[in-house]
Amino acid sequence: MTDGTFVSPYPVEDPQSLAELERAQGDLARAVGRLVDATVRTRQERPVLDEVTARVDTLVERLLEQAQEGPLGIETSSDGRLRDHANPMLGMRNPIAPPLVMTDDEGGVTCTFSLGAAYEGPPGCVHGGFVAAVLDQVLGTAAARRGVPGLTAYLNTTYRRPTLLGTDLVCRGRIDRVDGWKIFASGEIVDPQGEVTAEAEALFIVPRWAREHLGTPTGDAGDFAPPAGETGVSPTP
Ligand SMILES: CCCCCCCCCC(=O)SCCNC(=O)CCNC(=O)[C@H](O)C(C)(C)COP(=O)(O)OP(=O)(O)OC[C@H]1O[C@@H](n2cnc3c(N)ncnc32)[C@H](O)[C@@H]1OP(=O)(O)O
Repeated sequence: MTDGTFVSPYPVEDPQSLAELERAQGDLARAVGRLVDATVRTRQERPVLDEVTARVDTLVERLLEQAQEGPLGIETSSDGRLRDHANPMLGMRNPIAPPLVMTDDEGGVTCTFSLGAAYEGPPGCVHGGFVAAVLDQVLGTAAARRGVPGLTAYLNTTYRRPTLLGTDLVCRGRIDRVDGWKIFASGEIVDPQGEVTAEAEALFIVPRWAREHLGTPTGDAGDFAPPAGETGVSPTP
C-alpha cells in the first residue's frame, strides 16, 4: 500500500547492490509483461505454442529455485522508501502492472497510463474491474500522500463510457475531506478527447492496527513520515 510515499524506518545496508538488483527485477517484469501481451495476442500454430510453453515452464522452474514463500509485502527500496513491489497497478516487480505513473498536483495526484490487450473486457475496451482498480490505486495514493494511508472502505465507481485499450489515459484523484483516520477522495479517468470515461468516490480508512504506528512517527516500525517537502496532513485519531 505504498509506492514510495513513505520513508522507511529501516536502513539499507548496500543501496548500490540493491539498486542493481531492483533494475534486474524490473527488467524481468517488463520482459514477462511483454510475454503476457504476446501470449494474449499471438496467432502462432500449435507446434510453436507447445515449444514456447515448454521453454516458459523451464524458466519458471529456474526462478522458483530461489523464491519467497507467499507474498512480498512491503519492502525498503534502494532509495530508502517503502514500496510494494508486487502491487498489480504500479509494482516494479509485477509484470501485469501497467504501470501507473503518478505525479503530485494541487489537491491530489495525476496518473498517466495506457492498457493493452491483456486488460480487455468488452471488445477493444478496458475490463471494468481494471478501470476500478486504477481509480482505487490513484485515489488511494492521493490519500496516502496526504499522510493518511488507508485501506479502501468503499469505492463507488460510475462507468460513463467505454475506456479504450491502447489509448493514452489520464486518471486524476483528489482529496475531498479528511476526518481523523478517514479520508474521502474522488477522481475520474479522462480519455484523449477529454471525455470522462469513469469516475469514483471512495473512502479510505487507516485500520485500527496501523493507527498506533501512524500516531507515533518516531516509533520503531512506524516512521511513515511523508517525504521531505510534502505537506502531509497528520491524522488526528
Ligand atoms: C502510496 C500508497 C497507495 C495506497 C493505494 C491503495 C490502493 C489500494 C487499496 C486497496 O486495494 S485496499 C484493499 C481493499 N480494502 C480492504 O481490504 C479493506 C477491508 N476492510 C477493513 O480492513 C476495515 O473494514 C477498515 C480498515 C476499512 C475499517 O475497519 P476499522 O476496524 O479499522 O475501522 P473502524 O470500525 O474503527 O471504523 C472507523 C470509522 O470508519 C467507519 N467505517 C468503517 N467502514 C466503513 C465503510 N465501509 N463505509 C463507511 N464508513 C465506514 C466506521 O463507522 C467508523 O466511523 P466513526 O469514526 O465515525 O465512528
